[in-house]
This record gives sequence, structure tokens and C-alpha cells, in this order.
Amino acid sequence: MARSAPSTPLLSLRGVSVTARRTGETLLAIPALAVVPGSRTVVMGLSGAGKSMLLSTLTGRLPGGVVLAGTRTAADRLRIGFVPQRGAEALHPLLPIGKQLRAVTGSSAARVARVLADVGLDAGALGRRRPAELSGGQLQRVAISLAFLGSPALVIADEPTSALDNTSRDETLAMLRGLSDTTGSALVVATHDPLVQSGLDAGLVRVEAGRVCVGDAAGVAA
Ligand SMILES: Nc1ncnc2c1ncn2[C@@H]1O[C@H](COP(=O)(O)OP(=O)(O)OP(=O)(O)O)[C@@H](O)[C@H]1O
Repeated sequence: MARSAPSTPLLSLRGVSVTARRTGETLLAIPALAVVPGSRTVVMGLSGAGKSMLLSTLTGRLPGGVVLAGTRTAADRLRIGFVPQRGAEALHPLLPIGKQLRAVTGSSAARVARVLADVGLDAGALGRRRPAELSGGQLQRVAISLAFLGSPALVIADEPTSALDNTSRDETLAMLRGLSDTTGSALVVATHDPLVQSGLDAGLVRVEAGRVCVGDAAGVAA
């Protein structure tokens, strides 16, 4: 089971629908969903079901061409970290890793080194390299560091392990789980892979053909 958590939500959605502006088609319907501090949740569904759209709705940053109706309520000054499918998507391609983590987050070199160490990377060895000089697994670890460096109350990840082999997937899940434990950040992760839920010890939300169904999600309430 996911951890028990206090009940005041970081984010809540009620009676929310996301429609395509051009066609009026409903892409996603969310009757009720709340994310509480410290919870871990996996969002599962088939390709095209609406997982990424749900993550965008949680962040409040929807793609162009869609319209949101209903109520989205967020805690004051809620910080959200984001981990993409491929770590490189979170990084500037030309800047050395250490320099960009410091610049983007305003963190000291010592703090950047600590958070990189938390994901098994040595800032001394990797900090001066550019993204193209790291493996996919290393880039994903850097992206996770970047997401947590801003001390977010919530980290959202979209298919963070789907481009990784099984060993890197398991390591990445252990890191996400460990960091959410030590920092207290809530975690919401979209995936196709049923092993992600057990790897993260997370609750489950299903998205089926554009409708969000709350399953056994501890920390995510209807
Ligand atoms: N900007 C947009 N404008 C209109 N429709 C969109 C837009 N973005 C996504 N959609 C549509 O919304 C639906 C849900 O897309 P979404 O990307 O959330 O699916 P998904 O579950 O994340 O799929 P996958 O696992 O393949 O990434 C799809 O039918 C998609 O075509």
C-alpha cells in the first residue's frame, strides 16, 4: 500500500472536462480527483487514453487547442517538478550538466552535487559534461535531480521508465521512491507498465478512453 498521508490536498479537480477546441470532442473527463501531500500514485491506461492530458491538467499547463471546464484547485505557491519520458527533454543540450542545474534552480554547487549523488551520479565526473555525453539512464537521473532540486511538493513524471531497459527501470523507480520518501514530495507517474506501481509502492488511477477512474489510490481521493 502507498503511505498514509494527511488529507489536505495539494491539488484537486472536480467536474473537470478537457475538450478539443476545434471539434468539441471530450478528450478527458475527471469527475473528482485529489492529490494529497506525500502520496504516490501511478496513472495507467492504454495509448491515447488521456494519461498525458491528465498530467497536464494537474500541472495547469494544457497544450494548445484544448479547453478546460470545471474546477481545479491548487495549494498556495504549489511547486511542481516534472520528469519527462527522456531526460534530455528536460535539459539544455549545450550547457554542462552541473552549470545548468545550478542556473535553473538557483542551487549551490554543493546542493547540486548532493542531489546528483542521491541518484548515483558523481558531480565531479559528470558535472562538466553536456547532455549528449551521458547515457539515456544517466540523463534520466539528471532529470530526476532537476525535478527534485526545486524542493517541489509534487513531482509529476510522464512515462519516466519507458525508454529504459529493465535494470535502469528498476533503479529509476527505486530512486523516485527513495527521493519521495526523503523529501516528502508527492509523486504522480503515468505509465503503461504494471511493474511501475509495485516498484513505487503507489496507489492507482486508471484512465479509460478519456475517463479518469480512481482505483486503490491511497492519497488520491475521489
Ligand atoms: N493539443 C491537443 N489537441 C487536441 N487533441 C489532443 C491534444 N493533445 C492530445 N490530444 C488527444 O487527446 C487524447 C489523449 O492524449 P494523451 O496524449 O493524453 O494520451 P496518452 O494516454 O498519454 O497516450 P500515450 O500513452 O500514447 O502517450 C488523444 O486522443 C490525443 O489525440
